[in-house]
Amino acid sequence: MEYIIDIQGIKKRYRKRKSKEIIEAVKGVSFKVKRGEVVGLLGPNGAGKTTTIKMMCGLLLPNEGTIKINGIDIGKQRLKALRHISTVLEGNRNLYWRLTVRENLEYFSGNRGLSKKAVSSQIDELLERLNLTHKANEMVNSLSRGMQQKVSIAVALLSNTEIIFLDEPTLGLDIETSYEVRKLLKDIAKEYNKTILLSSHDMPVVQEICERVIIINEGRIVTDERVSDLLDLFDTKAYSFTINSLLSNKDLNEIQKHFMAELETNEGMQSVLTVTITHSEDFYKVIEIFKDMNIDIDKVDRSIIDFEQVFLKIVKGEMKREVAATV
Ligand SMILES: Nc1ncnc2c1ncn2[C@@H]1O[C@H](COP(=O)(O)OP(=O)(O)OP(=O)(O)O)[C@@H](O)[C@H]1O
Repeated sequence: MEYIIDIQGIKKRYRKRKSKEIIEAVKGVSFKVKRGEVVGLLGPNGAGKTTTIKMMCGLLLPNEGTIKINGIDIGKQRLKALRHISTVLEGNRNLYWRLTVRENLEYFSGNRGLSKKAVSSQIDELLERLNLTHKANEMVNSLSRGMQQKVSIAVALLSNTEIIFLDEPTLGLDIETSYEVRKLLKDIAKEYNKTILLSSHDMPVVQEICERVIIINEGRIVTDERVSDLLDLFDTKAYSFTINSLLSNKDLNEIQKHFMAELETNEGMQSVLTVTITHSEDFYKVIEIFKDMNIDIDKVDRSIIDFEQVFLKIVKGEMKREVAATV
């Protein structure tokens, strides 16, 4: 099958300006995306999501690995590959702040070789669709963050590319606007049949918009699965973390201070630890705790708890009823 996005083993290192220390922000990421798929890149702060997106849209060169867009290698034919992509970066950096909404849309359409006349009705239609008609002649810098975000999305739609990358599309938006932008993205994905890849550390955003989610942690993919499967995973609320070291008793005790955790195996080069949590957000807290301890996670799996185990845990008082009820 021909994949519209094909990423193989990309790595990115940064050198810190002051200390000259080298940080490997992305440590060998590979995945493929089918045409029309809506994929979320999820992960805690500093996981490497933005760096990955920046490499995919040609703003940064990977130190290693290949990125193919529609079969075209970005490293070899950058401009040709980029013709298939629109990017909505966090902070709406792709807009001209001193131009009006309409001027921005006209400018970016012109940039893509379309005449003003040809796009004018398209622009009207989009402004209407995004509920921005009344703001068409206002300068972008006078708009709210949410409206600016919608203008950025309109620019991406006007450029008529098959792929749209969105970096943190709802960051900093109030609840109502965040809801509106989420709904808009969901409708767009369906109506315009776009391939969408969005980064976020907001679980509900990914859950609502995406079919598939890739979770990145410390520069590596730890989970890549369908959102429906992930929801089941959040339902069971137990995860099995495979880590690239042997877990000391001290570290285990530290984790057990925060969560119910059981060491499944602790031999060879890796340990497997099952952690039970009561809220989906706690998933990140577990990752953060590992990070603080400098423990490298190799993968995260859903841990199936059978009824007998649940029963025993309840009897021993290890598991709250709330958790048991959802298993
Ligand atoms: N230009 C840079 N120079 C040095 N280090 C950088 C640079 N950009 C990112 N980093 C570092 O690379 C790592 C990954 O950053 P990145 O912005 O890709 O993560 P992220 O998952 O998008 O995080 P967030 O959710 O906080 O935006 C972090 O440790 C970050 O400090």
